[in-house]
Amino acid sequence: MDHVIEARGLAKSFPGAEAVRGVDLTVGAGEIVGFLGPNGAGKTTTLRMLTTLLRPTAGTATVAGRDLTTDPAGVRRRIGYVAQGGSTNPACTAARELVLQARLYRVPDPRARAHELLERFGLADQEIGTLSGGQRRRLDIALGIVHTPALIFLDEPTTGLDPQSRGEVWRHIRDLRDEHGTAVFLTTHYLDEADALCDRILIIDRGEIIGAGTPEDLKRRLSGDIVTVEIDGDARRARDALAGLTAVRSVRAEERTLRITVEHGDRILIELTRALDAQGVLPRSIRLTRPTLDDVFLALTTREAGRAA
Ligand SMILES: Nc1ncnc2c1ncn2[C@@H]1O[C@H](COP(=O)(O)OP(=O)(O)OP(=O)(O)O)[C@@H](O)[C@H]1O
Repeated sequence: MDHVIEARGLAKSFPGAEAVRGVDLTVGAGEIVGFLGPNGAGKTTTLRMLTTLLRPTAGTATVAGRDLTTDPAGVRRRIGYVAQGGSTNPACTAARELVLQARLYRVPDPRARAHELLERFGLADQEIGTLSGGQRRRLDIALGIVHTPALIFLDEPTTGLDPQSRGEVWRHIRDLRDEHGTAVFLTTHYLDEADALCDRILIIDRGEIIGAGTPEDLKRRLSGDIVTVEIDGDARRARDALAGLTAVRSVRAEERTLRITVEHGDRILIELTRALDAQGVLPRSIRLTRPTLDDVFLALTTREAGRAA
């Protein structure tokens, strides 16, 4: 896979704070990668280094095909960056702001590009100060991609938006990937956002990456799926029959309830019911629960806290 970000040992120290401690990360072309972590974990500092706004104390990175330290101007020309609060002038109109941005990046025919983006992001040409929060965020993203970068950075793109506006912003982010092959590197505090939107997730805590993978991988790796079976009869007898199945990680039996931890719950349900049937055990109900990203996040960050204590 072609990489639009390749960072090795990226670090940033401030007087009295090691904000980022040697981070390795890659982002592939056309990939949506979510960067998660508790407050003060080092997300914004990493993002500001990758977008050339902060100089790393150590490490190397290639971003959009250019070296971060030797060619920061080359990086800036090839990326889009949408800061947390955006940076638009409320008295300016949406089209005017887009035209100015297009001129800044020497985009051919800035007016045509501005109107194309207004249409694509469902925006009218009105004063920016009169836009809703969701419209404003969409305009911020349109401004970030005016020069068709292969990679865009979004710092908390949906913070403060209502669910409907969040959904709209998600749709536009997906379209960037699906229709234009744009890679997206975003920070978020919302685990459901990372789950719904991201191809891959990186979790940072205390300046170090402590977990990485697809949302599904992360959930599976940490806890597995839980199948809860209510039965007629003695759960302990049934437990011994199930514990021998290779896909079963563990079985807990409590009176008439079995809690079975398995790797892929959906693939093992039939095997489970057959094994119970072979023991003459009749399931009254079977429920499959998958861990959420919240469980993963909590497990990882509290483990780190425990280690540091
Ligand atoms: N300019 C600075 N001077 C000193 N310390 C800083 C500076 N910027 C960040 N830090 C410290 O570096 C650490 C990482 O901060 P950073 O803003 O990158 O975290 P974050 O993950 O983006 O947090 P949040 O989710 O709260 O935005 C924190 O301990 C912060 O206090």
